[in-house]
Amino acid sequence: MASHPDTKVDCSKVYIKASSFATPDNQFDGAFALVPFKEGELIEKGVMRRLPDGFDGNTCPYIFTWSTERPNKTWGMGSGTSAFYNTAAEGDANTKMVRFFDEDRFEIYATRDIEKDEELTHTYVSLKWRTCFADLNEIVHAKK
Ligand SMILES: C[S@@+](CC[C@H](N)C(=O)[O-])C[C@H]1O[C@@H](n2cnc3c(N)ncnc32)[C@H](O)[C@@H]1O
Repeated sequence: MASHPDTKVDCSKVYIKASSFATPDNQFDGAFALVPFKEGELIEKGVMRRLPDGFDGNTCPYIFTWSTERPNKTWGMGSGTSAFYNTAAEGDANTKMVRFFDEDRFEIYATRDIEKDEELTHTYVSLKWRTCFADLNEIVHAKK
């Protein structure tokens, strides 16, 4: 799909459907590769919108940690399909998000070759400490 050369948001190579991690009792969506990707290739780029001061992202799994400060106080809402990527333990994820905090934008890259229709995952930087990910952190690491 064509995209404008000036666009700040391009998620045209990703689609959303029921996740491969979903179970009959726990249905949810995930992001999938519309085309094959080579290791190191850009999958998606987009912009981040900072949430108001005082917003507690510990209670919301759909937004992003948007600083290197710990405990983190800055949270962001990502464009495109970024909020739909499910997670995997470090070393298992097939993508990584590169954060440009000073420009409020991000890029997501393939960390290995990815087949068309493979589910896309990245290791959430907050997986080990964010309150709303406590159960998910155990699930992800129990699979290791
Ligand atoms: C950023 S959202 C990802 C998109 C979400 N699955 C949806 O349908 O909107 C994070 C949430 O997805 C689910 N999730 C992410 N990775 C998962 C995994 N590996 N196994 C099970 N659930 C996962 C958890 O409910 C988590 O709180």
